[in-house]
Amino acid sequence: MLITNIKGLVGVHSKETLSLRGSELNQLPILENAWLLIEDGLIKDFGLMSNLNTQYANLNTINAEGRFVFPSWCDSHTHLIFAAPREEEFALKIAGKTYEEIAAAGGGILNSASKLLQASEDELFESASIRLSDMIKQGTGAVEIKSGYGLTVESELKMLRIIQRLKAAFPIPIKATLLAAHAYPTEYKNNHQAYIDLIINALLPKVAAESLADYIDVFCEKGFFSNKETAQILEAGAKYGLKPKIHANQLSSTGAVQIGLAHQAVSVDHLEETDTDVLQALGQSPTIATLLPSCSFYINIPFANAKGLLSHNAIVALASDYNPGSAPSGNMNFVVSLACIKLKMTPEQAVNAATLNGSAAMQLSNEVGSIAIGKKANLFITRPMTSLAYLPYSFGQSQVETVILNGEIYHGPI
Ligand SMILES: N=CN[C@@H](CCC(=O)O)C(=O)O
Ligand SMILES: [Zn+2]
Repeated sequence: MLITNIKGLVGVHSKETLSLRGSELNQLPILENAWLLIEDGLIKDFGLMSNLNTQYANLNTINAEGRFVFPSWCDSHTHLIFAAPREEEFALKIAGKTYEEIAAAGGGILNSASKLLQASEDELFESASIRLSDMIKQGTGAVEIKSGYGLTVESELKMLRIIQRLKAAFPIPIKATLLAAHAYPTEYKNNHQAYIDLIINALLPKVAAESLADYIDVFCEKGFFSNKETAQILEAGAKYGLKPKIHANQLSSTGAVQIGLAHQAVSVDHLEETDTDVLQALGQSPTIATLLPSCSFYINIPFANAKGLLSHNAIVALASDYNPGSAPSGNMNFVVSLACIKLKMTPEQAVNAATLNGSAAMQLSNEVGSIAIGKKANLFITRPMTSLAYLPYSFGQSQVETVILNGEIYHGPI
């Protein structure tokens, strides 16, 4: 397949560039008036229209005149498997209840867990497939999915097996994360260690035996998992080769980031509450700072200090956090808009954070996340756009016109 007359071929980073930190995010290389050649599902070559090789004339060609071609969004933080939405909490939030108050009253994660317990694997697979297909049509071409609404051995395994089914059914890279430490089930409210023991002794060996997860995650937060409890779980996960990606500093700043860094987390995610120590530590670390502005927007908590992180030289990624409680949207176009509007990232920084750095947060940046020869041809063609900035500017709307995955036009839903 050949794509010609591309107004802007976005994200033509060198193949060796696997992530961007600090001021490196300012540069989003764009080739103007370009062509792109795809072969065997991979990016084979690209260049300027003035240098288009005539031997490509007979190829299946898409004329992208006036349009931009982007590498697909790489969404490195989602909870897209859930049994039911939580609109009842939406009403409570409008009436003034906070996320913590709703959770403490038995809403929140525990509410989702009790619903998921009742749902069959097939039902969950079907509803997750619809969500994932919607995300793909909005430009997402690689995704991480967490468990965490199971909270029993069987229910967590059920979630992870659904992720394996999604992997087999969808033409995009999918990473799986074990998030059994998302909340304490009610019966363990006064015996935290017993739940941790269950994770470590009963769940982890099964997850490892079936190779069901790539990462281990903990919601390290006041009222959820303490720093000490988090460390214990991450250390147990490491014994099975699971690297950490943790929920840190969402509602308070209590040292979660430092726990993540001490355990060589691939990423620490959320970071709505950060102080200078955290910015400095992340600026000197290979751990990626993954920001989730849709969550801040939806539950009315502070937006992360993206500018502070960038000025301290951190690797900043953007993800959707798609989940029924704090971010019921998997739309990465909106995430990129929010990053510009609320985090004051430039369109170039935001696109880099949602593509290459998102892929790095899933350890997939040698496969996806930029336009480089040999990478997967996972990309999208926009509608005609006046400039790059038009995409985040036109917030709440999708400029994605054609999705190409592994070199083929995606028509979905599956
Ligand atoms: N904070 C923890 N987990 C999710 C929310 C989960 C829920 O409310 O169901 C998050 O990333 O925001
Ligand atoms: Zn999350």
